[in-house]
Amino acid sequence: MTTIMKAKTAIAALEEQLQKDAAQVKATIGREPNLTVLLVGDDPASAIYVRNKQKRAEQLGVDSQTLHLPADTTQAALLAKVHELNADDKVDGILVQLPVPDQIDDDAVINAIDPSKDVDGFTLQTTGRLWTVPKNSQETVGPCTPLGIIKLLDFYGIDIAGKNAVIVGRSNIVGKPMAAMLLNRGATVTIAHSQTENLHEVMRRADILVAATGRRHMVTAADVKPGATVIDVGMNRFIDENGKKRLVGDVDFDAVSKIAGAITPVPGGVGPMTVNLLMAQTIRAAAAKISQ
Ligand SMILES: Nc1nc(=O)c2c([nH]1)NC[C@@H]1CN(c3ccc(C(=O)N[C@@H](CCC(=O)O)C(=O)O)cc3)C=[N+]21
Repeated sequence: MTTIMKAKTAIAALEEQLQKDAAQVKATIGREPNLTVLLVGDDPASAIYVRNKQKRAEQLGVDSQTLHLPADTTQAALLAKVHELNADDKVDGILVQLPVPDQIDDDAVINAIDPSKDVDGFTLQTTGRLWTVPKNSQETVGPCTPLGIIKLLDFYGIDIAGKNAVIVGRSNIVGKPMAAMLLNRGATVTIAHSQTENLHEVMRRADILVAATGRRHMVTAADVKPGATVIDVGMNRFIDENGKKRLVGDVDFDAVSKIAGAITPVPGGVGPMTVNLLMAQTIRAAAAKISQ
């Protein structure tokens, strides 16, 4: 039997603790943990993410604000906004929604975020910490998507130590931090990508296969070792032959789910975990203020 690794089940198990932690913050500092999102321009895919974040925040008792700035916002104006939020004691977490319009240097803006408010896990400080944990210990901070994947693996009892993990995709927000987190837990990690020779063969060696390429049907049944765990990070939207809007991942789910030992669905797998981890890191950033 193949395990379908649903976010809903894992999130339900984590929910009570997060609500408790959020309530504890509120009881102590008199306000809910606050996440402030800077959204520049109108990317339709971003709108869905913003909506999901909002919903989740309400369920957990997190105050989530979205500051929507016009598409022609300058780099200087956005940096000024980040600095303002850094200085605002009522803001616990700051997220600059990506992508930002072309006139803005995303790297400069992300790294302007105070590392203690970097709940998205994208700053150089967070990245450095992720890669420099002491031997045999685990990171405490990081980008929300790979952190969410680790939570899913843990919840569904998937062993990581000693396993062959293959990640397809080398982005700074998924592929590379995913590699660090799996390595921190004792996996033997391969980061494959569009230039990898014999990619199909490399994927077939995986006990844990993470697909993060943004290419529909990138992973098919022939790419998967029987019994392997398959994590699908892809989110590809398209209109099917009946004119219906569809969302699918990078994995051919119907075929691969017959072979895999465990597999994440899209939607309902990695995406909601990302949102949940964003809330968890926001609550933690707020809670850190109490203990000081
Ligand atoms: N600074 C920044 N950090 C991000 O983490 C970030 C970002 N910018 N920009 C956009 C992408 C995209 N992203 C999603 C996360 C979850 C879902 C999600 O919850 N998806 C659901 C529902 C999808 C649907 O119904 O359309 C699912 O997969 O089941 C979607 C998209 C985070 N991103």
